[in-house]
Amino acid sequence: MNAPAQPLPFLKGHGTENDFVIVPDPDGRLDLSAAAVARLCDRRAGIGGDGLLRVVRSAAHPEAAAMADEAEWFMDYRNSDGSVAEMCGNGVRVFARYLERAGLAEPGDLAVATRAGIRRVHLAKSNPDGTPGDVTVHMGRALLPPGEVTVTVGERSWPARNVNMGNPHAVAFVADLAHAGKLFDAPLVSPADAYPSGVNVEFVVDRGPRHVALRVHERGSGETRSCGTGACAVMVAAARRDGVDPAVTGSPARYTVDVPGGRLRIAEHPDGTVEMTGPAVIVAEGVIDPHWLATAN
Ligand SMILES: N[C@@H](CCC[C@H](N)C(=O)O)C(=O)O
Repeated sequence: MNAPAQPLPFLKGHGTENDFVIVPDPDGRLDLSAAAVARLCDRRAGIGGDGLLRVVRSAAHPEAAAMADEAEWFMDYRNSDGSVAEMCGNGVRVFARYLERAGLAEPGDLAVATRAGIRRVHLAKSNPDGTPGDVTVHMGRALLPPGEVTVTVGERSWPARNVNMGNPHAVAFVADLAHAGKLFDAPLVSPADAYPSGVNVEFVVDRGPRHVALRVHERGSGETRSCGTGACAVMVAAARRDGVDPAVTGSPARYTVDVPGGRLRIAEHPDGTVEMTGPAVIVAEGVIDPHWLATAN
């Protein structure tokens, strides 16, 4: 990266325990290399996180300048290996929470620019006990490319649904979440050309009527405690499996999706848009030693 002359401020936050290093960079001055991101996200040698959220004014970022009229802030999301992803559902909630904490947004509605387009967010007011309110994100429409894919872990294989929530997912319904094994390695997904840029894989079990639970292996991050886009992909796949299509029934479908790190509430509306509600927490803030970070390259 271009090392900043001054210590670099950061915050740490999570949404249902999908955790992020947050780097405010309003004027887009930082050029964070993949190695620098991986170093910041390293849980032993760095701060630690499943990913990194760089907070940049849309007008100051070439990928977001066209959205600047509608969304002042761009979420530059990176996976913990430094790779770039189009969208991060838990990340958008945490990003909005950061803006609120920094006095850059008020409770209520705001728009966030992402590589998958603009996401509209609602920050609820604080709860009566002073804890932060939940955050709702309008996640756009799920795309369901035709054709089945297969997910394999060790000796076990499952048919899976290809769902795109701005980023790619393969959703497999399984008898037991333990059947996914330790998930140290990425599951095999075939045919490989279904996902030319890699894929996030969700394993899903039923918990009750319109209530499911998942484990996820994320592209670029490994197994995480939650994935917001993944939970939305799972909700839509579960609804179709259950014979529920809001475009046909004319009323929203609402599912509870449990993740290892908590619970998300997800609705699909008759116009096909998906809405996710869940927590977003900032846990710490500090400064990064620029000399340490410069050695990442
Ligand atoms: N944890 C995220 C998804 C982050 C991106 C993903 N690993 C990818 O590469 O597509 C979420 O909450 O959606």
